[in-house]
Amino acid sequence: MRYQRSSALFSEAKKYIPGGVNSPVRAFKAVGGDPIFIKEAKGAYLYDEDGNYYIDYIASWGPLILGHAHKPVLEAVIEKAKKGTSFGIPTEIETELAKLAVSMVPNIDKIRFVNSGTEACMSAVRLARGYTARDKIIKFAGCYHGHSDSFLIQAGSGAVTFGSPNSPGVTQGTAKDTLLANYNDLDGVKALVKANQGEIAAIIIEPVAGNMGCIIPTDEFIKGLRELCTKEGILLLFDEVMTGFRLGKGGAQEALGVDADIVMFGKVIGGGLPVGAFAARTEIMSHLAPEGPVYQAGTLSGNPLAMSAGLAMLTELNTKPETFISLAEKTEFLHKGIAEVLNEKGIAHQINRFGSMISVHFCDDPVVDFESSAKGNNDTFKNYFHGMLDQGIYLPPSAFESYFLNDAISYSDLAKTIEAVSKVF
Ligand SMILES: Cc1ncc(COP(=O)(O)O)c(C=O)c1O
Ligand SMILES: N[C@H](C=O)CCC(=O)O
Repeated sequence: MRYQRSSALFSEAKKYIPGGVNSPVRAFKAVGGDPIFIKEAKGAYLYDEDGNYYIDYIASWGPLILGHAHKPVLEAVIEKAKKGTSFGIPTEIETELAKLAVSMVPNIDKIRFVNSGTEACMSAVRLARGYTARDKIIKFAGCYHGHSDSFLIQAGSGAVTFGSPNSPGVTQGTAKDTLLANYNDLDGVKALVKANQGEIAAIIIEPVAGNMGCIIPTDEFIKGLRELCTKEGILLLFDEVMTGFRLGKGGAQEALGVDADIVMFGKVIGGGLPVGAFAARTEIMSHLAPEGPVYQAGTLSGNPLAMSAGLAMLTELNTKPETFISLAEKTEFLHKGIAEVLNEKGIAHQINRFGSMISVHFCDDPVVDFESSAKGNNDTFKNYFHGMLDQGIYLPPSAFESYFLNDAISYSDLAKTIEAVSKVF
């Protein structure tokens, strides 16, 4: 592989953009070296500026479930763009997408579109606070809910990768209202609730975590959270920015059999364009402006291009639910193949998988929370990442991220990936 042009572009970018990137995880800091610059992508493959191509296992961090430049999505965006790109005035397509999303996801009557997952989570917490008239929230170490101040407390993803899970710039005043618990530790959450009786507005969680690698909640934990919230008048917020419309039509609520009070979406609901959304039952959503007093707004929210991409993507997923099965089967194939190679080579590892989310951790003990995820051997991870990259396999450039499969990946791509793992080790 040659990366000269990408490296030159990165040097130029660093002169004008902090760190040369517009989102930190792209910078390869956790794995070393310069990031690759992408020229174009089609189906399962990324093509870089040096003429290399890669099987893509991040799919723009989740949304491109059907692969890059998927024809129905592209055509919908192109047709829509011909009619104007933004109006700041209502359009019919916003209701069409809202109607479809509400029909696919359990427990939601109404949905509000925003422009990112960060906005969705930030607004959902404000709504929960307004609805319950309480201030505090509980979040889990290693979970990432975007870069809004209240969430940058022991955050996962890029925040932990770059060593600032509690970011400077977040005031003590804000931080004191975010209480921290450990993933899969129900007793710890119960103790926090007891110590702050009547003060907790919401528990926010990635129902299947993807920002400390992929971490699966135990049944007892996730169902226990639901019971606790119902008993204590706390709203349970599922951050489905990764899991929504990926784990199935109904996302993690459906996959885990647990009802949330507010659900947040991102990425997938915009088919790869900048979108987020949050949704709940009418009783909760009616507290939102202009119906209710909780303010939330956005000049570009419900943008027609994003709505058309989202509508095309969700329509296809809704009419072809077998896609979710196909994705899960491919992910299982990859899991088994990688595990077989690593076992044969005697490499200590754990592989976590749920649906089409999967992560490989180089450690001995099960990875069930942030602490166990952080025990992974980062030197092995770096070698693995670069060894795979050099063979044309693009993995997330940090151990604190999940892979996201897209349905354009073929079994021969998966076999090539497994073969590449074998060559690395
Ligand atoms: C679970 C989760 N929530 C929220 C976010 C924030 O979304 P965005 O980056 O679109 O602001 C992300 C990813 O970035 C995420 O993975
Ligand atoms: N883990 C994040 C989202 O899923 C990574 C994307 C980003 O922050 O750029």
